[in-house]
Amino acid sequence: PLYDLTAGKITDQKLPEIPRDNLRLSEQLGQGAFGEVYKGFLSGMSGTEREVAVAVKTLPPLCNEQTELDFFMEAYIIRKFNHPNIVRLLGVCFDDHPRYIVLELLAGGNLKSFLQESRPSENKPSNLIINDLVDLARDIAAGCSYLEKNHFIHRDIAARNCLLTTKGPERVAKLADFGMSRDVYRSDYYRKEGRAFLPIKWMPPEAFTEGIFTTKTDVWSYGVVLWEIFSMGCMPYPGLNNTEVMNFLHIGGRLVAPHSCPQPLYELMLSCWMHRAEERPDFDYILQTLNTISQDTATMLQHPPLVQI
Ligand SMILES: CN1CCN(c2ccc(C(=O)Nc3n[nH]c4c3C=[N+](C(=O)[C@H](O)c3ccccc3)C4)cc2)CC1
Repeated sequence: PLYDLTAGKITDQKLPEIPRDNLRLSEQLGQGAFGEVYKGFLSGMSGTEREVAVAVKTLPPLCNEQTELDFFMEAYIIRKFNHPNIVRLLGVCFDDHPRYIVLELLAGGNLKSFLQESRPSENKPSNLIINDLVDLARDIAAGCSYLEKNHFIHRDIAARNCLLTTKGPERVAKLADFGMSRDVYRSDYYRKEGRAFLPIKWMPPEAFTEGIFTTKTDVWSYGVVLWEIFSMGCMPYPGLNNTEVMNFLHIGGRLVAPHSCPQPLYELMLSCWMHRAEERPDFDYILQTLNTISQDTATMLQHPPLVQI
């Protein structure tokens, strides 16, 4: 398969400590789950005199032991990975407060917002063509395939958790949030109170009814990400709440094809949403299917996506 050979083995390396005075924080990028995310500049990197632009996640100085452990665990998880479609960890400042996690800067923001911003408007066609959407889908599938090969279940694959290196045509999409897998990783019997916190619209029936999570859980979620991409960032199951979605799926209901979605892509989505997990494809198959679609129908995919108003 066209698997990215620059991916590396998952390793259990210790977290590299970055000297705090090599780091300079600048503007805030967003509000994280428990801290803020800032743009920053890192100096003294091996061999480079210039400062490197980075993203810095901060932990509020006043927080409990549990939150601190979550923060550490996220860094520990990301550090294990080495793949072009997974955000890279550069180091941590854990010697003192405030604690920092220093990550690769993905300056394009999250995938869902990018898709929404790229929708055509009455007097401006979208600047994206269908092949751009297929490229985004392939990036995420490559990251997921790496996790699958390393027997890592993400549990929260969604467009909101993917980030772009840039909004421009050279954009690369990456998996960048491991909060859900972190919570479970830390305590095997971790149960989120009720279902309020679970991403029900991205989960397969066996996950929200029996709490069963396998790599096929991520495949189902990836199918929803495909739908998000080709609907240019719509909310799945528009108008339905979580309970209605669970019932809808239970009676065999599924998301309808987005307006500009080529048939082979919608068929791929539907295969990710097979009720029986073992009938869903693996990410290698998904990646190959996307590569085929991208190559075979490059001509057909040249028009911009039409989105229902
Ligand atoms: C006009 N637009 C407005 C939005 N803008 C942004 C908005 C947000 C970002 C941003 O957070 N970039 C990040 N780079 N690396 C990491 C980031 C977040 N991380 C995290 O770990 C965060 O927890 C995370 C993870 C996944 C998704 C969101 C947040 C690691 C960059 C540009 C571009 C210009």
